[in-house]
Amino acid sequence: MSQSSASAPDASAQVTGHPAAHASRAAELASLKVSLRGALRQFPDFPSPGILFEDILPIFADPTLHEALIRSLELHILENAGGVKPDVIVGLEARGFLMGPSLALRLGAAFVPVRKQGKLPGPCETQGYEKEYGTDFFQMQAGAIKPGQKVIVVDDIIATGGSAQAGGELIKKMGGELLGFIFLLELEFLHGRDKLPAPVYTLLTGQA
Ligand SMILES: O=P(O)(O)OC[C@H]1O[C@H](OP(=O)(O)OP(=O)(O)O)[C@H](O)[C@@H]1O
Ligand SMILES: Nc1ncnc2[nH]cnc12
Repeated sequence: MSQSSASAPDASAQVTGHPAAHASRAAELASLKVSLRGALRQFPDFPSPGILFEDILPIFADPTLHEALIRSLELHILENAGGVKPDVIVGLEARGFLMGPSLALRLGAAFVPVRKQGKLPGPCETQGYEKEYGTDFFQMQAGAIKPGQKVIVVDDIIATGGSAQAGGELIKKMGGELLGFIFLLELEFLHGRDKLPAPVYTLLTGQA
């Protein structure tokens, strides 16, 4: 196999974490983040007074940005997993469903949804939580995660961290091993990551 270069790392370099591949992926990721940042829209006082709502939907209206988002999440996992591949990507309803299935396919992992209470058939585990603008209950179907499976949770935004914390609790109840949490956007001033029991990665940070 040929030597890799910074501009075009070969497949073995991607797997082994060759320094040239690392530099190439870091440069690619930095450029993708700039495009994604420019696509976000803000709506004051939605869904309630005092909340500055970060709208991610323009990303999905543009195939180039959509690809940039999924590729950015994949790059982060390739770069930071240390050779450990997730068995399962868990997405949180609803906006985690926009990203989770595509990411799972890229990684050759299963996708499992966490849904709001009352949406899933059959026996479920349930966890209550508080988020930036309300309270809710999350559910996951019993047996959706097998004991010992390695899991990454994905969602669009971490605000107070209540939603992601509840998703993590459901995974722990089923005996899954939480590798980490990954988000498009973090509202840092709410310190949500402090609630989470595994490494947290966010592509972008917001000042809302
Ligand atoms: O960190 P937190 O304070 O918990 O807030 C973050 C959560 O809030 C939003 O979901 P929301 O419950 O509004 O549901 P939606 O995706 O169905 O719109 C967002 O998609 C996250 O899941
Ligand atoms: N400010 C915000 N914008 C969009 N989604 C959110 N979820 C929780 N807080 C949010």
